[in-house]
Amino acid sequence: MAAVFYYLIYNPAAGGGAAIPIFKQVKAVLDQRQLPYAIKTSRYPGHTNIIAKQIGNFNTRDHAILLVIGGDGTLNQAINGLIGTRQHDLPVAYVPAGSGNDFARGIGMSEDPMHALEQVLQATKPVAIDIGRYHERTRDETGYFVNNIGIGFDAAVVSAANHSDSKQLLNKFHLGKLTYLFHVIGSLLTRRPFPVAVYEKGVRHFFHRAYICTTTNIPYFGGGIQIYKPADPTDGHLDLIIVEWFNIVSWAFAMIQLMRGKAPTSRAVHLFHAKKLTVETSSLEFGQMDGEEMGTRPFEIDFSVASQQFWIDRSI
Ligand SMILES: Nc1ncnc2c1ncn2[C@@H]1O[C@H](COP(=O)(O)OP(=O)(O)OP(=O)(O)O)[C@@H](O)[C@H]1O
Repeated sequence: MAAVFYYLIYNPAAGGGAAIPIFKQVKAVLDQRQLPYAIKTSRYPGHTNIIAKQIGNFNTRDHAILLVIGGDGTLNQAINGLIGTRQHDLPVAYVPAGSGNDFARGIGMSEDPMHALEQVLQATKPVAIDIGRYHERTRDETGYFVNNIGIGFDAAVVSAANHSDSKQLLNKFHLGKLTYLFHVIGSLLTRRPFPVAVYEKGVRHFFHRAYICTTTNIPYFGGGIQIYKPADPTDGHLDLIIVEWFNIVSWAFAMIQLMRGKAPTSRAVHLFHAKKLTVETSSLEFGQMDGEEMGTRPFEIDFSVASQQFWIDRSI
């Protein structure tokens, strides 16, 4: 096939700075192989979205690819920026350089950045992978997520981790994933169960004591924690996992079963496998999307599945 042109969209803040040496290595490989590229550095939070939008609207290169170097949040922003542009079908490639990198893990690409780069460079055609689409009714806001949107406990953990100094420190020692674990205990002590209504195929399901309410495209959240092993980003469906809180023992038992990939037997676990569903909460809860904070509010979200072209060969 004709030569590919790479737009390197690079977030130097991803992985608490771990993305910087990874970017340098990627650049060195592209130089060594004399592959054409342009560097687009994300200068501030949210800039990745604008960069992707500009490329999608103004690219004049044939066979252009967005090669995102960063974490799940950077990838999320690049895809949200690209969708809705003139060239929204440009394939997206990805080299994981964040602290969590759940998307890479979830779609079965290498978590080793240099191996992942090889999976990108050896690819010869795009592959369609599911992404989640959400419409938040209260804000009339539509967007896309690659991993999951969580309301409740996981989002409280993300919020606490993002506001803690330990994330930066642990990232320096390549232990960023531990950040989330440290904040699990703190959130367990402070979060309370909340009511959730789920609408699927016209039927309303109500849960009085939800603690986790995560709509996911992939099996992982929170930097490698398995929430639902069967979640498959190529099956055209999303999975909603609700874990209710009756007491710490039943909740912990349910979580351990889920994290170990066992079929849940607990009455605290409720699973939905759907192309479309709606989740409504009425209390003030934390939300997270792809490991980024959504804020604290009651949520009314319509979920559906979309498809994104990725430039990656996972067989390598
Ligand atoms: N130049 C920048 N300076 C500071 N923050 C930035 C910059 N560019 C982008 N960002 C922000 O960095 C944040 C973190 O990015 P990202 O999620 O990719 O990394 P991470 O949190 O380390 O990885 P992961 O989500 O995989 O755990 C995003 O919210 C993004 O908006």
